[in-house]
Amino acid sequence: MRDPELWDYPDDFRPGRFLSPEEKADGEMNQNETRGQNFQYVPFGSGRRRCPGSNLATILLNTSIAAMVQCFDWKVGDGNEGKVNMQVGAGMSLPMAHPLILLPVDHFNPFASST
Ligand code: HEM
Repeated sequence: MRDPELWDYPDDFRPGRFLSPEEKADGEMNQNETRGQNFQYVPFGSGRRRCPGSNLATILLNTSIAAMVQCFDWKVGDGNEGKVNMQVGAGMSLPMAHPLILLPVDHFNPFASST
């Protein structure tokens, strides 16, 4: 996943790398291509058994994350000392070595703690 041969700036958090579905000008496949033509990134599989819910999933993910960001502030839970530890654990799916615990704080609750 973080192979510098396959990814530009592999260790940087650059969500913008997934924005454009266009092919790059030099003909290289864009890293956002999810139809299984780009073997460095196949989140929905490929071919006949490819995930039939990929379009729905993409729409739902955007909407869900937008709602979570719009409606809540997020506090990093106890045990993480207020910081997100991005250390990667063992396994193929890049699990977090220290599971992230987030506590939602409702923007609209006048009684919610502001700390
Ligand atoms: C972020 C969300 C999702 C991810 C990452 C994901 C990923 C995958 C992957 C990797 C496969 C296996 C593809 C293969 O074998 O080549 C798969 C299969 C499948 N997915 Fe998804 N999926 C997601 C959401 C959904 C949703 C929302 C639905 C339905 C509403 C769905 C329905 C299915 C079905 C029915 C299969 C089996 C297809 C088959 O075996 O022919 N998935 N998905």
